[in-house]
Amino acid sequence: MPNRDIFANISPLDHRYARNEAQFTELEKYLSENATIKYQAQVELALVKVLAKRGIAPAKSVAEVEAAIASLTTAEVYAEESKTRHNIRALVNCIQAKVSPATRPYIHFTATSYDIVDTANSLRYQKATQNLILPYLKKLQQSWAQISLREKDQIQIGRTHGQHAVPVTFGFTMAEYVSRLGERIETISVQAEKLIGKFAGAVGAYNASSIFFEDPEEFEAEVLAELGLKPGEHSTQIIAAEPLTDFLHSLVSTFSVLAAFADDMRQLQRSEIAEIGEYFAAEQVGSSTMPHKRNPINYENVKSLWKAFMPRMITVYLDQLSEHQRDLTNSASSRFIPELITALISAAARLTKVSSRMVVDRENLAKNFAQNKQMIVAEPLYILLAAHGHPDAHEAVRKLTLKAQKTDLSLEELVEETTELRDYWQQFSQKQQQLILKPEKYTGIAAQKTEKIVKRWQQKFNYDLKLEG
Ligand SMILES: O=C(O)C[C@H](Nc1ncnc2c1ncn2[C@@H]1O[C@H](COP(=O)(O)O)[C@@H](O)[C@H]1O)C(=O)O
Repeated sequence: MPNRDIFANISPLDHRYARNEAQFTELEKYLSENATIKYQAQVELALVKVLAKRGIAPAKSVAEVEAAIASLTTAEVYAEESKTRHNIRALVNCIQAKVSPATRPYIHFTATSYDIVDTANSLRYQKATQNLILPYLKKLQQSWAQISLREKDQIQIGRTHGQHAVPVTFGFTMAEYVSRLGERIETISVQAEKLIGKFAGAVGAYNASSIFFEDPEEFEAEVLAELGLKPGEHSTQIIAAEPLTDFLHSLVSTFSVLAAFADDMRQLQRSEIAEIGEYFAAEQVGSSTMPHKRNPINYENVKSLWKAFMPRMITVYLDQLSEHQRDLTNSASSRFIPELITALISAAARLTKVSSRMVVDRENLAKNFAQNKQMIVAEPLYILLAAHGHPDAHEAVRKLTLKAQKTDLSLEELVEETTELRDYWQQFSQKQQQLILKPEKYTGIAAQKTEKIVKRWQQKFNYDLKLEG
């Protein structure tokens, strides 16, 4: 909308979080109130098309309704709603006012409001998925896959319980998120396809449509087919809530993957760890009072947005309950779904940007790894001792690590000076000894697994990756 003062909006999504990407203007096509009305009007048009096809409505009615909805504005519908106090009746009145008397009776013919509302919502959420949600998420996955591949051999200490465990590679750390996001992308795609429509009337029993049609279910299927949708097995005045619940769950759990990633990266950016960093522009300010600060603001933003929108899932579950053939208590609550979608897209776009400029600090990765380098070999040492017949290998190595912590000696040096263990050590193959002497080799198949995961998703989603990273 030209000259719109976006700062007059109330939602921070409008003026702050879904504003800077050129593509964000696309969100309006599916998620704005204008889109709501446009999609509802499309459903009314689909109905007239089928009525005309069946010879019930005059042939000219299709062109008339097409022209009517092309000129329809949200403002008109809202002005009418201020009289009717019923939003769908307002929409119907506005369309009827723009068509000939011969066409008028066929607008909303046999329909109830939620034949229109639910069907329109399923349709626009499907389109938003295909045209926005999936492309944004795939772009994010691509940026993670690129880092993953580049860093597949970069040693990193693995951490469990916040403590140094055994080594991985940074690429492997990133591959976790490539994989988790990829799986969620596929789930979203499946759930979006399962969104359904309805044309079953005020209580779902086709009461009105069965007056005119021998085959009201066939009639419903035809109207929905005009829109590329299918009906559910049973509806009341509203469609069964579960397909939408599952779809929204797929979005919210994807948001959780983004938040988990953001949180992980934020921890890796801690001053004491400092293995990665957000790119900092030359003029960017970290803190208003501490000039040296380089804060992980983008990762924090994503976690913060997730905190605001993840709990919206509770509302979705509450909307699964509707009295008898329906009550209206899911109406206002479900109007906020576009915000959830917008927030997810905003978080994905932000993470794509920061990920593509992620600073990986190899020195600190190596330094942190070296801190406990000697302890890291406790696991392979005990396993190798056990494999060579030591009766109590875990306890022997545990004691050795306590000793190592008190002295400056490495585990390997301590093995050398413990007669009983030295005998076992001599039975180790050279390759096995190397594992203990060079803990950086103790990364299992982290690098191969990283490559395998990245390549699989790259092929599936068909995006480019620079192989040399
Ligand atoms: O086809 C029908 O309309 C059947 C009718 N039920 C209704 N179905 C759909 N919408 C209805 C219904 N009733 C009200 N309204 C109108 O919904 C609007 C609710 O506004 P909001 O709470 O802001 O979401 C607000 O505009 C309401 O007027 C019934 O009696 O079963």
